[in-house]
Amino acid sequence: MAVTEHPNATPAALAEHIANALRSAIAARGQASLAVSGGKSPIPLFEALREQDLDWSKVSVVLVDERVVPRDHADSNTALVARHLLQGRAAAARFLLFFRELAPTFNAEVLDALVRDAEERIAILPWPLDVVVLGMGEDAHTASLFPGAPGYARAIATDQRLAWVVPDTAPHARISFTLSALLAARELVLSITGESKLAVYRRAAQKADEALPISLVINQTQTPLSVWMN
Ligand SMILES: O=C(O)[C@H](O)[C@@H](O)[C@H](O)[C@H](O)COP(=O)(O)O
Repeated sequence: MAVTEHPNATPAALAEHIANALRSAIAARGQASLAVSGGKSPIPLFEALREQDLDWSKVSVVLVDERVVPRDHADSNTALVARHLLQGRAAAARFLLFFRELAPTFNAEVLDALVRDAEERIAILPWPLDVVVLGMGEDAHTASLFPGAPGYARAIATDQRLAWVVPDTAPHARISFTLSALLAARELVLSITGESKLAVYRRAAQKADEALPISLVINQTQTPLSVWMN
């Protein structure tokens, strides 16, 4: 599958691209599903996307991955999306959460149960996802697919939709869409900001390498990927 690159891309240009994909999905199937990543970079995109003129009441929004923290925690992606994306016109969208209440401590069994519960919560999502918006870390992680982390090997091998990963290079255990769920999407969008991430992307684009998770999303023939660089 060819990768389409958009250099010098503005958040507004990417927002228009995503909105067009959502409009097409609604026109074709009466509904649309959008998965978005958290972190810091997507905020300008969220603020551009939320004002796009489309029938947001027919859009289901879900996170690509979520840190296992309460919603009022500073690192909650759920709170980030609620605050920056689901405002204005986009406030009419349906936001499907992976979890609400959390156990005070985590071990593999608790995380397994959290994943099972999250799978049930998102079972009503229009599937496959119409648009998945990915970011990337300097270590080439994407979603919460952190190379070498506990849970990572399973998350890139399973055909389940969600998995847990406990990165040792970033805070919090995470619930994440798996590689197979990401590659099942109708369209993948990767947004990259800055020269250092661009260099990581260029290296990852050379070949699939489990040590560089984003390379598994780039070097594949299953779903179209567009890369928006700014
Ligand atoms: O929960 C998360 O952190 C994201 O889903 C993660 O995959 C993010 O896209 C990258 O870490 C880049 O994050 P920044 O945009 O903050 O650099």
